[in-house]
Amino acid sequence: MPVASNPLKKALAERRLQLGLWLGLPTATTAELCGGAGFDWLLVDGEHAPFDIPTIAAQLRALEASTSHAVVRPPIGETWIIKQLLDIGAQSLLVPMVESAEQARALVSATRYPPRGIRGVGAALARASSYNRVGDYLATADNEICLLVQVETLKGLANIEEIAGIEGVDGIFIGPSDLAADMGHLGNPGHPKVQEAVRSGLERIIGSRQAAGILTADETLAQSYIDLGATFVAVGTDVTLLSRATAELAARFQNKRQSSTATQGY
Ligand SMILES: O=C(O)C(=O)C[C@H](O)[C@@H](O)CO
Repeated sequence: MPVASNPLKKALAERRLQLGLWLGLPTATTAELCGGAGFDWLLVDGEHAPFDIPTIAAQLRALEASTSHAVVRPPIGETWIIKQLLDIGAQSLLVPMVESAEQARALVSATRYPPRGIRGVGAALARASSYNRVGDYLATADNEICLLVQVETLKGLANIEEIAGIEGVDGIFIGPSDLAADMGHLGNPGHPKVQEAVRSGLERIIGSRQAAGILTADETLAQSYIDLGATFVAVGTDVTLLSRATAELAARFQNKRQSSTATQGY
């Protein structure tokens, strides 16, 4: 039996728009809940949210029955953690801070078994092979890995065409917040110069025949990136949605309380 096919990899190769949501809340319940919302992909953020290997595995289990495909972001693009993430069953990875073709090539190698790469062989013990019940796992796993790399520095931007040319890279994601920081505009990804760099980065990715991706919670901006041709676009985060919705609800009732207190003459 071959490993399960990867719908995100296929959709990106066919340049079909994939809408995503970022998961920063490290609970399987919220992942399961968001998994029913209708997004094409959900990003489990192991870079900035408090996840470890067991909690990422719990997110993958929670999303197993979902039509939203799980993408995992490791804190750093190193072989040891990539091996652990693949063995717990992540098929799609978004690797932060990729700045060169050499780095992209090393990441491809970390995700593939020999002779194509250097992934360690131990999936017989692991969730990825359904604990060795997927008989053809070793022969079929490589073909279903989706490797997305994140370009988020000026150095990375300068090397987009070289990174895009590495076989085994399935898409390039621009990180607006880190790019803004690298450009001297920490905390201001909306700065016109950063936006100019983001848009030109997306255009160059698309021009290099790669799928381009990005995250923004600004709906107008998200639509403009989609109109530009971005293929995988995350349009919000669970943390922001919950934080905003709870604050707005509380504020509405605080306002009502103030007006009813006034009419009750307290
Ligand atoms: O640089 C960026 O932008 C990203 O990498 C995404 C962020 O980490 C962030 O917006 C997650 O909330």
